Amino acid sequence: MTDFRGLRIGFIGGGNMAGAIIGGLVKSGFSAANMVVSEPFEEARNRLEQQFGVHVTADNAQAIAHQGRAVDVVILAVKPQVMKLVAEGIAPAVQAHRPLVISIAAGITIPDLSRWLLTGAAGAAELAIVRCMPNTPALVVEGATGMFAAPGVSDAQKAMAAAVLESVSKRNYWVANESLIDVVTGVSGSGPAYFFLLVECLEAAGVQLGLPADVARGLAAQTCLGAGRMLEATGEDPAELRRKVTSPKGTTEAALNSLEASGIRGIFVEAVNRATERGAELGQIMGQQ
Ligand SMILES: NC(=O)C1=CN([C@@H]2O[C@H](COP(=O)(O)OP(=O)(O)OC[C@H]3O[C@@H](n4cnc5c(N)ncnc54)[C@H](OP(=O)(O)O)[C@@H]3O)[C@@H](O)[C@H]2O)C=CC1
Ligand SMILES: O=C(O)[C@@H]1CCC=N1
Repeated sequence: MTDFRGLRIGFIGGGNMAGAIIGGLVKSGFSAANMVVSEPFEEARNRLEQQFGVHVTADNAQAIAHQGRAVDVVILAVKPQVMKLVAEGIAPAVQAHRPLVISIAAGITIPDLSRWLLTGAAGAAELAIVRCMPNTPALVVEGATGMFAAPGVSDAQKAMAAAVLESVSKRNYWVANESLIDVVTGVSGSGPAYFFLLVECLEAAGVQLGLPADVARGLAAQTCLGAGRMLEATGEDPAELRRKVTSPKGTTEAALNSLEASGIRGIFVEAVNRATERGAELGQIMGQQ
């Protein structure tokens, strides 16, 4: 099996998600010395340099060819709202060095990205672009990622993209069409926030009913973690695990009946749907620029 840990990787944008992926890559044995991050904010650059030992620069083109050497993979980790500007700016470097491009931006479609990255190109050329949606648990190598490859991406490049994402994600899935990446965004890209909210809610309920805040926080957070670990360790259907907690006419049943009566399932379908639609909408708005 190919060892991808020697890959040279450039990051455009050194924010939350780039930091999470760099942290995961380093934990997985990728060399920080082979990574270069371009980031306009000096404090963020210094933080990344000190924390991980990566090379940093304020010049985006430098993250594609650093000290005269081209990277193998460039990860676009800027907000969707600045992606057009950023992509057009790095277009000459991408066309010259043709790295595998991995975009993690919510909503931005491969056709738009390809068009921006081919700005000024003489004739039609196909770029290797993988669009994916990881999530912040990548920082602790517990990420979940959905990926979609443009037609111009070879099997070897798909393996390279998967190796990068698998180094920070426990679950990595290729999806059948690009629009499903918006659904992945709604389920797992934004998903960690739903679980953090749940912990906040449980903590607040505990406090309201008399527990000290630190105790309520500890119980809620560990219960979230423990439930996740059980899902992983047993491989059982979550519905079955839920049934095992729920004694007939007991306390869990009382709580679950309350949640069902409040329409918990519909609430989540609606929330994921809203996130999915927002992803598609962001792509549409940015693509029209
Ligand atoms: N956060 C998450 O959970 C997830 C986010 N994503 C996607 O990842 C992308 C990044 O999100 P996130 O990390 O949260 O956002 P951040 O704002 O934390 O990171 C984006 C970084 O890009 C920098 N930046 C801004 N303009 C430029 C530029 N012209 N050239 C280079 N860098 C620039 C920003 O600097 P400055 O702050 O100075 O503007 C910032 O540090 C988004 O597209 C998002 O959709 C995907 C999965 C999960
Ligand atoms: O909220 C967002 O738009 C990004 C994409 C997925 C998680 N955070």
